[in-house]
Amino acid sequence: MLLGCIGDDFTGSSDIANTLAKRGMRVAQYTGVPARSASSDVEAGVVALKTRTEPVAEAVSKSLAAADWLLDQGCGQIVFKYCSTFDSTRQGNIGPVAQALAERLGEDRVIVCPAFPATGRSIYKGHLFVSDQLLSESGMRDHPLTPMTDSDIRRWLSHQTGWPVDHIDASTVFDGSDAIRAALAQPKRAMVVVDAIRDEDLVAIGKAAKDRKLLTGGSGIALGLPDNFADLIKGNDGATVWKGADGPAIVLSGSCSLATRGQVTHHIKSHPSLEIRVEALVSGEQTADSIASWLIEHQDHGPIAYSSADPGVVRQAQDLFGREASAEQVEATFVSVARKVVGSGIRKIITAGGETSGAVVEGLEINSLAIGPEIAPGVPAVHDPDQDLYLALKSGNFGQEDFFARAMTMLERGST
Ligand SMILES: Nc1ncnc2c1ncn2[C@@H]1O[C@H](COP(=O)(O)OP(=O)(O)O)[C@@H](O)[C@H]1O
Ligand SMILES: O=C(O)[C@@H](O)C(=O)COP(=O)(O)O
Repeated sequence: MLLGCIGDDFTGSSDIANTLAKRGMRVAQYTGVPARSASSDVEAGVVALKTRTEPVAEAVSKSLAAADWLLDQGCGQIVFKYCSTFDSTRQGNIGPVAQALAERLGEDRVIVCPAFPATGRSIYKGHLFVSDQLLSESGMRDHPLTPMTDSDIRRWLSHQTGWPVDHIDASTVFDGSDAIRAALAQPKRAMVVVDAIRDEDLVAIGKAAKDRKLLTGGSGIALGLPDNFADLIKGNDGATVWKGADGPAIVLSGSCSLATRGQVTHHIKSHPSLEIRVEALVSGEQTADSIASWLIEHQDHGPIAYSSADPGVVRQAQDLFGREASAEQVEATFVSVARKVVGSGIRKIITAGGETSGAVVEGLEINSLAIGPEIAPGVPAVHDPDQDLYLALKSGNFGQEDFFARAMTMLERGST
């Protein structure tokens, strides 16, 4: 293994796995830290954790365990992958995890770059933009667990870490990899927020980071890395081995992000739909059994069960039952539903939302995922070879309006 990645959620992990696979590396995505060694043909290993919203100490210890396993597999460089919208609270977890990894790896200048231009995320003057909006004015200000209320990544990160926060601005980045390498080489320990607005900026940053032991960012930070291993990688045949499967596909959507809400609205116009309500789960009016039975009944028509709701509805549930408890109730329900539908023989599941996807993948006890073709920027089709399950783990804010139907087509046998 040449390159190791630690993803703080599961959609994000498949996002960076997709980037590396598209750029020619043999990639495997693991659910948590594997108990065994990786297969010797894996060139980039992505350890998917569900640490984005966990208590800081747990996020740090799981990330360190992932780093140790990746180092044991032979990786010389590690990427800590977090969200392109820098999803975190003032307390963390991005800063504390990045700091702990840097200390473990002996890295003193840590690149911090969530940019992902293909999905509209750019960083300029240290501020994160989502398309033409500042992060804090985008839908992310209403996120159920990590509302992003400050677009200045330098300032937000400085709440989370004791390390100084430095900045490499766009004018240096536009000068290319030598200029970036020189800026990184300053003898001053720091987290270094790096501006990037175009793919070519990220490629230059990747090239400049060739000898860095640790990088952190969104999946865009991986764009330039495979080239650094050009002499060593054998190339992958990911797209050609993708087969897909016959049979029905269902959608489980727990993301309340703007893009997902639009995709749900679009999908329910022409497919059977079941809205999951937190109050109904708490009262027992809705149960995992009733939801799974409904999905199984409608399986031939692309059904969707969703808890995705507007900020007002989410707030009401959180006021009544608590923020964490509402999320746990919804996630636990999706886990039971996924187990029941898979138990009934359904092999294709599309999940929307990072926490939601993580809960489902862990709940189904999936060990590893092979990366298939891209459905939308940042979202590949994936395959669990052990249970022969086909999935798409969609990040809350990614994907076209008709993403769910597109994903169903992509998961079909013979789709590519
Ligand atoms: N109707 C709802 N009310 C309260 N919380 C909800 C509701 N629907 C989903 N959630 C929770 O909100 C969180 C959404 O996060 P996630 O799945 O990561 O989506 P995204 O990718 O958009 O961030 C999950 O923990 C989910 O369980
Ligand atoms: O970087 C991104 O935006 C995604 O890869 C990601 O991390 C997704 O997180 P969710 O929006 O919570 O699914």
